[in-house]
Amino acid sequence: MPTTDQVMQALGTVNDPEIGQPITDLGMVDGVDVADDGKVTVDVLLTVPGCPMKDTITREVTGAVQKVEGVTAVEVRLGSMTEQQRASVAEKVRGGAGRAPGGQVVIPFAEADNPTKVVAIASGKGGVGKSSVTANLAVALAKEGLNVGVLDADVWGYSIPRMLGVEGKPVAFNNMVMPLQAHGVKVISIGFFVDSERPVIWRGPMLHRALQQFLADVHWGDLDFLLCDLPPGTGDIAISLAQMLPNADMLVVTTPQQAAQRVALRAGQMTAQTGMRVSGVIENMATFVAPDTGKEYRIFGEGGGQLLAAELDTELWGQIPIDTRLREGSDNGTPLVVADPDAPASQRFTEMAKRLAKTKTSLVGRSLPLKF
Ligand SMILES: Nc1ncnc2c1ncn2[C@@H]1O[C@H](COP(=O)(O)OP(=O)(O)OP(=O)(O)O)[C@@H](O)[C@H]1O
Repeated sequence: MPTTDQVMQALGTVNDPEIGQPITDLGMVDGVDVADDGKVTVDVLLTVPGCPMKDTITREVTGAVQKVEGVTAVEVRLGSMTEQQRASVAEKVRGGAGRAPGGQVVIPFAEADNPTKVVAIASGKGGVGKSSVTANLAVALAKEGLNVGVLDADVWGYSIPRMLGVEGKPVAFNNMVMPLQAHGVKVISIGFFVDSERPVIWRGPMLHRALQQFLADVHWGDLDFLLCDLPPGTGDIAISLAQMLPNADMLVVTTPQQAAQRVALRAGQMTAQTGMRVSGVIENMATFVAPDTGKEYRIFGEGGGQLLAAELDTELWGQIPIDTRLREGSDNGTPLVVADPDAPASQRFTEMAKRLAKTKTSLVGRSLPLKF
């Protein structure tokens, strides 16, 4: 006969799919009954009634309990939490992050002892591939076994949801927002909260508040990396975000073209006024290899990435070739690093992800937290 303890132990291996923590820790297991014939009945309380994940939870609970020796059948009975139970889960999950006692917003990533490495991906102008780089780099990092989040802060030209193939609305849970997930990466974008057919017409202060909430009130969990896709250029949003994330590193994306390199320089120089630091330059659309002849063309000229890196006193991290499959992958929600990990562009992303993974080390000498 299996014991209740054994069943509870098995249930401890099941995570709530949205919160990402064991259902036993979250108080979601309301009761376990083991009958003489080995049939186990588990009462599970969902955090919200009609939770869209109820089938997943039922399946995972059943699967975990079935593995316990002596179990002959499993029945999962679903109920939902009371307001009070929900508040206690929210408190547990939040762990004090998000709001200081006076109600001030606290951005955990800005805290000196926060272990997450924040990397802002910037560019001088639109269309150089900043979002494609963010999406592929994020997935490449996740493939290295790291916990990765992407904050799509490109508020007017958000494209990360499409590139990563994430759709839907994040679930709000007691003033906390659960990010969506795709290809092993957690994602939050303004695109989840607005009508995709209409332009975002929010004014600066609203966008500033939205970004602040994305950083403070989204349940990111324990991230190794948070990649922020900045809007192109040096506008208000990029500066706001840089001020909210004083410990962040910045990777600047440019094409080899001189005109692009010159404007990218301004984006990189923005870090001088904020606490961020440029950690490298990525040159995108560096070369094009004709599939039929194998001949290499430098459509956008050459040297921009190297020159930019020298001017920003940093290093050129890599050169990504033009690959039509990269564009197709961005359009259909499967980044090239997933669709074809051996493609030269994917290999560059993987090399850069490995390099980035190595930078997640010392937090010594970082700035103190910012409070709003
Ligand atoms: N190396 C590449 N090869 C082929 N197509 C690419 C490459 N990099 C980016 N693209 C394509 O170029 C277009 C612009 O890229 P992307 O949206 O990533 O640029 P961006 O700098 O983020 O632009 P914005 O900031 O305006 O959103 C997209 O259609 C993308 O799929």
